Amino acid sequence: MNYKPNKSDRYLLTASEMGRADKAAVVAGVPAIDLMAAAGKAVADAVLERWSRCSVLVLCGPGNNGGDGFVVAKLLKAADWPVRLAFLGSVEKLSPEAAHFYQAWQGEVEDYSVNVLDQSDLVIDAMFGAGLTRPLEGKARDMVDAIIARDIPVCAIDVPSGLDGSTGAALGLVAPAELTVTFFRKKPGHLLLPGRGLCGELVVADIGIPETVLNELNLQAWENSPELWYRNYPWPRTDGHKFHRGHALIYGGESMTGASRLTARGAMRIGAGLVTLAVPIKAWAVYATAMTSVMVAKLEVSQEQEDFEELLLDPRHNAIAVGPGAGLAGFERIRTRKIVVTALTTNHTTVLDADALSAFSEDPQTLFDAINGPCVMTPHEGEFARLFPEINKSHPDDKLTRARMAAKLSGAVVVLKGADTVIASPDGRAIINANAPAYLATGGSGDVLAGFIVGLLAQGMLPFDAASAAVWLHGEVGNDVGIGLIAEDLPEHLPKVLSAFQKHYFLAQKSGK
Ligand SMILES: NC(=O)C1=CN([C@@H]2O[C@H](COP(=O)(O)OP(=O)(O)OC[C@H]3O[C@@H](n4cnc5c(N)ncnc54)[C@H](O)[C@@H]3O)[C@@H](O)[C@H]2O)[C@@H](O)CC1
Ligand SMILES: [K+]
Repeated sequence: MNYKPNKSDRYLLTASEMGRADKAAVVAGVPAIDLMAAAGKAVADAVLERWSRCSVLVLCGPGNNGGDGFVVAKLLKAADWPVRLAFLGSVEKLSPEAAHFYQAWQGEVEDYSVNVLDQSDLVIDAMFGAGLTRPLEGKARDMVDAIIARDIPVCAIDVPSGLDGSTGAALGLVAPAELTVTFFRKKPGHLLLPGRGLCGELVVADIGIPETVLNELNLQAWENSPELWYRNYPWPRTDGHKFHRGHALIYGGESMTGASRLTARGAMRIGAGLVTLAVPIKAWAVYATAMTSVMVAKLEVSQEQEDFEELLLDPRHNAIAVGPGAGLAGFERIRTRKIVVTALTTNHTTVLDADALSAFSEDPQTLFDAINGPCVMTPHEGEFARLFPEINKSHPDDKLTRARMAAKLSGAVVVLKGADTVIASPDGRAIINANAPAYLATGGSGDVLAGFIVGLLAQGMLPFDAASAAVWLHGEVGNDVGIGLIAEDLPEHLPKVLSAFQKHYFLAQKSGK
C-alpha cells in the first residue's frame, strides 16, 4: 500500500462552511436527499455496531437534523429494533428532503413530552445540529433535562443538541452523548472544550460529499496532526553537523532557575544543535552545576542587558526563548521586559512564554509594537486574559476566534494553551490540538513546551509549523508517560516518541510504504 497521508482529512468546518459544502455538493450533482439518506444510514450503522437490540427513542427536531433522525428511525426499525419517534416541529416547515423521510417513516409520531422517555434504553438525539442558534428552551430543554436526570445513553447526530459545533461552547443545557456521528469532516466544537467532553466517541462519516468542494471553501482550520507539518520537520541529516541544527539562546532568571532549565533540556532533546542559557551571574553556579550539554553564559551585574545584547549579535544564536523563570518581582520585571524588547527589536526568532508575557500585562501594546519578526507566544488562559482583555470580552466562548484575533493583533503565532490548545497564525490559519492528556497539567510542562518550540525554530522550522509540531509531540509524550508524569519526564521520553514519529512519517514515506 502506498503511504499517502492526507492533509485535507484534518480540515475543520464551521456550521456555515458545512452549509456551503452541502450546497456545493448539490451543485456538483449529489441530491440533498441522498446526503440525508447517507447521513441517517451512517448513524444507524454506528448504533447497530455498538449497541445490542434495545428500545430506541428517536427525538427529531424541526430542521434537517430531525430529517436525519427520520432516516435512522426507519433503518433501526427495519433491523427489527423497537423504535419510537417524537417530533418537535411542524411538517409544513420541513425541508423537502426532511419531509420526504418524515413521510417514509410509517410508524407513529408521538407527542414531544418527557413521557416518551419511559422504557427507552437509548435516545437518538436528532433535535438540533448545525442550525442551533440559541439556547434550548421550553419542551426541548425539558426533554434534555429529563434525559440527563434519567441517565439514558444518547447517540447524537452531528452534535449533541445545545452545543455550538463551531465553537465547542454550550449554548445552554446540552444533552451529553456517548456517541456522536458527524458528517464529512469534524467541526471545531468536537475538539474544543466543553464540546469535546460532551460528544463522547466521535465518528466522522462519509456521506458522499465530493472532496473537491473543499477547494471552494478556503478553509483555514485543522485538527493538529503530523500530516500538516511533517514535510517541514527538520529530520536529522546523515551529513549533518551540530552547527546545521541551530543554536537556541534561552534567558534564565535568578530565582526560579528550574523553569528555564526545563526549557533548555526540551530544546536539546528536540534536536537543537546547541543550547545556551544566558543567566545573571548571581545564579550562574546553580545553572552551571545542573547543566551538562547545555552551555551557560554569564550576564554580569548591572550590565545584564548589554551582555545579552552582545550574545544576540552572534549570528549563530538563531532562536531565542524568554519567559520561563525570567522573573517579575521589582527590578526583575524591568529586566525581563528589556530582554524581550531587545530580542524582538533585533528581529530574532523568539518564543515568549510565562513571565515574558506577564511583564507586559499593564501595557500589552508595547509588546505588540515590538513584534515585527517571527515570534511565537504561548499564553495559558490567565496570561491571555492579561494581554488580550478586549478579545476575551468580545468573544468569551470562542477559543478559536480568540486565538486568531490575538495572533492578528499581536503579530505573533499564538499558542493558547489548555487541554484544547489552539495555535493561530496572524494570517488566519489555526490548528486545534486534541491529543493532550490531563497529566500534562503539571508545573513545568509549559516550560518544556517552550523549549520544544525554540528547539524546532533553531533548526529552521517556521513558527506556525514549529508551534504545531511541538504541541503535538508534547501531547504524545504526555500520553506515553501517562499517569504520574512530572515535567522532567517530558524531555527524557521525547526520543521514544520521536523515533515512532520518524518511523511512521519519515522512513515510511521514504520507502514508499
Ligand atoms: N452537509 C450537510 O450540511 C448535511 C446536513 N445534515 C443535517 O442537517 C443538520 C443541519 O440542519 P439545519 O440547518 O436544518 O439545522 P438544525 O436541524 O440543526 O435546526 C434548524 C432549526 O432549528 C431552529 N432552531 C435553532 N435553534 C433553536 C432553539 N434553540 N430552539 C428551537 N429551535 C431552534 C431553527 O430555526 C431551524 O428551524 C446537520 O446538523 C445535519 O444533521 C444531513 O442531513 C446531511 C447533510
Ligand atoms: K443533534
